[in-house]
Amino acid sequence: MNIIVVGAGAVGGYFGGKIAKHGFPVTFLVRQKRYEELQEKGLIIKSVHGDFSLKPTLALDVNEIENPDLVIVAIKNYHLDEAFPQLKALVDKGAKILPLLNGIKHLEKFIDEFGEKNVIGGLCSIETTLNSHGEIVQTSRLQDIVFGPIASIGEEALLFEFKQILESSSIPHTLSDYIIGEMWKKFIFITTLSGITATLRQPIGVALADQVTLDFVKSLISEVCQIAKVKGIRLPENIEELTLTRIKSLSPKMTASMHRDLEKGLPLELDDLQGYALTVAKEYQLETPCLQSVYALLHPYKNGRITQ
Ligand SMILES: NC(=O)C1=CN([C@@H]2O[C@H](COP(=O)(O)OP(=O)(O)OC[C@H]3O[C@@H](n4cnc5c(N)ncnc54)[C@H](OP(=O)(O)O)[C@@H]3O)[C@@H](O)[C@H]2O)C=CC1
Ligand SMILES: CC(C)(CO)C(=O)C(=O)O
Repeated sequence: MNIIVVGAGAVGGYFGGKIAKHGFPVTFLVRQKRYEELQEKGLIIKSVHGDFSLKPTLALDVNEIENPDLVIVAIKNYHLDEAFPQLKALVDKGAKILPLLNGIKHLEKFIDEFGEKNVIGGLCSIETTLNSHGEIVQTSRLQDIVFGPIASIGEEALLFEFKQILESSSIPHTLSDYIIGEMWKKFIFITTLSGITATLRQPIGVALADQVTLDFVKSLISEVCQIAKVKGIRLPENIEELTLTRIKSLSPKMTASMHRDLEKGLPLELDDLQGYALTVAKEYQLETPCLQSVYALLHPYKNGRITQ
């Protein structure tokens, strides 16, 4: 299977690097600056699981790629529009698209543009970031990919082959038969976790240790769960409790990638998480005061560091 990873950052570089290290063909489709950096230094991963590095196969343009089978999309939501023509060209060459981005909106767009049969649902859990040397730094042991068919017709073989590849690459994973539900569970979790840690500028332990903030966390979870329900997503009855338990089970030092982006002065995926949830809430006339507060307090940072 020819795997293409679009974006060699914290997520794509880590998972793609691990798959390549285990001997499977992986091509990283990257932009000029990252291309030069990776050509010069190689792909370097500094991880709590053990450091490793490799000389990655790189492409700057989709024309350099032949016979792509699976495209793992691992760029930020706000870079998708620019990448779209390249993704479309890969689909035209016969590839299936597996996005690992946080959020839901991108999946709706991919399905609209490429059709259900060319899109695989997916999400990942990992705590990684790019440091100033372009190295990928993994700060906790968490690593997991969940993926599954949107439309299963004819795609089973590809999904099972990818599952084998993840198995052989020692990447924990689940092949789900209700990936939309899994993506919404992650959406509820990450919209809460990122909203809280970014707004507080603190890891999650600080929020959970303060009763007033903990009550706010619970209300925020409840609001996002209501949004998933009006969208018709089948979720466990006790999804609010399950999400809170999941958040409480995290290391108190845990933070979300949105919080790390805020600290680095990078743009935030605000309109794909809290903003998207608010759009749905508005459509269904739901009251979401906590979500609105988080969105408003992060909004000045949406496009990155404030320079004035
Ligand atoms: N980091 C984490 O811990 C987690 C992140 N996620 C999600 O995963 C997604 C990716 O995040 P993350 O890996 O952290 O982001 P990063 O910013 O670390 O990496 C994204 C990479 O995409 C590259 N890129 C942007 N546009 C293009 C393009 N058109 N073609 C090729 N490469 C491109 C950027 O390179 P350059 O700009 O240099 O060209 C950058 O290296 C996000 O949706 C995030 O929310 C999910 C779980 C955990
Ligand atoms: C789940 C978590 C917190 C780590 O994977 C994440 O998705 C993020 O940081 O964006």
